[in-house]
Order: sequence, then C-alpha cells, then structure tokens
Amino acid sequence: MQELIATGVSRQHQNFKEVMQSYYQLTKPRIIPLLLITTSASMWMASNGRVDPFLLIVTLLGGTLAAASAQTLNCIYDRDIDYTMERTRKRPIPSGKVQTRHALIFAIVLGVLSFSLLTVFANLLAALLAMSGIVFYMGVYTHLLKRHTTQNIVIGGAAGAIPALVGWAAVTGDLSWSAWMLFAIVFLWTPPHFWALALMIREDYAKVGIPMLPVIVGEEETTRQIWVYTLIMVGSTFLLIYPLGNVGIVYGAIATILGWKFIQKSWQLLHNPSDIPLARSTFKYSIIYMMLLCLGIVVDTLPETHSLTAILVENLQTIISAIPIS
Ligand code: HEM
Ligand SMILES: CC(C)=CCC/C(C)=C/CC/C(C)=C/COP(=O)(O)OP(=O)(O)O
Repeated sequence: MQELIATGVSRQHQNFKEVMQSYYQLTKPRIIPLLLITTSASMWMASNGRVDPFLLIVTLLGGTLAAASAQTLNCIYDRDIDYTMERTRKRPIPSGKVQTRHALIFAIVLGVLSFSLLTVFANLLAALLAMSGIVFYMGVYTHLLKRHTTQNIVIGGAAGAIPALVGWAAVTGDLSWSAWMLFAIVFLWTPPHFWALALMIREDYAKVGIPMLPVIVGEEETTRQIWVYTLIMVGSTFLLIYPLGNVGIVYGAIATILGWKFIQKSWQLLHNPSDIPLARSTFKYSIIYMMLLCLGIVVDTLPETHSLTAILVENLQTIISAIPIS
C-alpha cells in the first residue's frame, strides 16, 4: 500500500515537472538572455555606469515576462507551421503537451505581470514599450510579415530591438538618440543573425511556404545582403562613440575587434554561399558578437574604467618615451 502511494506521489511529481517544463519551453527560453543583455547594456549606458541594482532586477524580470508572453503568443499563432517543420515539431503545442487555450491564458498572465511590474517599479514608458514589443512581434512580425514577405525579419526585427529601449526608458523615463542608436544596432544586426541561420534551414522554411530570404532569392543574394547589413551594422556601432559620446576607447577597441571578425565571416560567406558549416559559424558568432559588444558597453561605462583610462591617457607620454627605440 505504502509503495503504491509512493509511486503515485512520484508520478504526480513527474507530471508536474513535465507540465512546468512544457510551459517553460513555450517561452523559447534560450533567446531571452540575449534580449536581457541588450536591455542591461542600455541601462548601463543610460546611467553612466551606475545602475540601481533593484531597478536592474525588476526591469530584467519585467522584460523576461514580456518576451516570454510574446514568444508564447507566437507559439500559439504558428502552431500549424511548427508542426510541419523538423526544428519546431517538438514544441509544446504541436506535440500536444499544452492546449492552445491554456497557452493563451499563460501568455496573458505573463503580459499582465510584466506590465504591472514595470509600471510600479520602473515607469509607465518602460511598461508601454515592453507591451509594444509584444504587439509588434505578434501583430507585425508573426501575423503581417512572417508568411508574406522576404522582408519579414528586416521590419519584424524591430521587435527584438525594443528591449534596448525598455532598458533606457526604465532608467531615464524617456528616450534619447543614444537609446535609438542601440535600437538601430540590434535592428541592423538581426538580418545577418537570422539569414545565416536561414541558410542552414531553408528547406524547412520552403516546406511550409515561409518566404525567408534564402528560399526566395537563393544563397548568393542572401549572402550579399548579409554582407551589406554587416557592414552598415558594424559601422553604426561607432556612432555611440562619435557623435553620441556615450562610450569611449575601451568600447571602441572591443567594437573594432568584434566588428572586424564579423566582417571577415560575412566576406567568407559572400564567397562561399553554399558553405553550411560557415553559415552555422556566422550565426553562432552573431550571438557571441552581440553579447560581447554589450559587455563592452557595460565595461566602458563603469566609473572605474573611466578613472583607469584617464590615468593611462595622462601617462601616455611617459609610457611612450620609456619605450626603447633602436
Ligand atoms: C525577427 C528577428 C529574429 C528572428 C526571426 C530570429 C530567429 C531565430 C531562430 C529561428 C533561432 C533558432 C531558434 C531555435 O533553434 O529554436 C534563433 C536563435 C537565437 N536568437 Fe534569434 N531571431 C531574431 C532576433 C533575435 C534577437 C533580437 C535576439 C537577441 C538580441 C536573438 C537571439 C537569439 C539567440 C541567443 C539564439 C540562440 C538560441 C540557442 O541557443 O539555441 N534573436 N533566432
Ligand atoms: C520587449 C519585447 C517583449 C520584445 C519582444 C522581443 C522578442 C520576443 C524577440 C524575438 C525575436 C525572435 C527570436 C524571433 C523568432 O521568431 P520566429 O517565429 O521566426 O522563430 P521560430 O521559427 O523559431 O518560431
């Protein structure tokens, strides 16, 4: 008898764990950390390296809830194509683990929690921006563009860049040119990020009739467009130094090294459009690039970095004169 009860309890526990896991998977959790990293970089920049830890935590939590809500709504809307595509077949709705109705309630709860948290502990602008992210990702990207135009991720990419605005708004209560610049960097980064991946899985998209760029225009034209966006995006990262003046030489050095590597990868891809391992490596690099660029912003804006670079610049003449020139 005791054994039976124990088995029942452990099965219930197992079921509960599986249900929790399914809801977690609905939020496409692997993408959220990078969205939070862009939010954090924006907060660091907006506060000149002195972010209030409490504000940081509530903004990241509010951002997580908003992104999770947006992704869940996307999983509901796209359940038909997700069922047909290899990569997405095991998602909770197409695999029958979560009912559409329950997913919808989950998405609404997440959205309401996000809005409430951001309104109460950050400000209304940050909360409204987060909600606009959900509306844009669902209404504009998923509903209007994804199944209808090759420019789906170019225009729809704006949704993924909104967290940068949320971060800035949470700190300052408004938006400045610098906030929009970070938004623009993420916006311009999205095409190389996504099209590199789309080169790898274009058959999947073709199967369900999604007009992702490589499906419609082929590999050569896609790599040409990746190349153009990479050049513009890398160039735009320096506008944060001049004329905006938000960051300095530490960020400049990091952006140069990272940008150079991104340009190299895109150049190689441009000359080898059918090279799938190269496309995979470009996609992976795009993620590392954005992570490290944001880390560069954080490090550069720290007050300690300012003091250190000031000392270095002051002593530059002494250091140079100490170098033996034969
Ligand atoms: C419209 C814009 C975007 C599209 C269509 C897109 C699409 C995708 C897709 C299809 C994947 C593969 C996911 C999977 O295998 O399930 C992916 C991965 C990823 N995306 Fe994007 N993405 C976009 C924008 C962004 C943005 C703005 C960020 C963050 C700033 C981001 C961060 C990531 C990360 C971190 C991964 C890797 C997840 C993993 O480790 O598997 N993406 N993206
Ligand atoms: C502030 C706020 C809430 C912003 C929303 C940001 C957000 C959810 C960005 C997601 C970008 C992304 C990974 C798109 C992939 O969608 P897809 O449908 O093409 O991917 P799939 O093929 O894997 O389903």
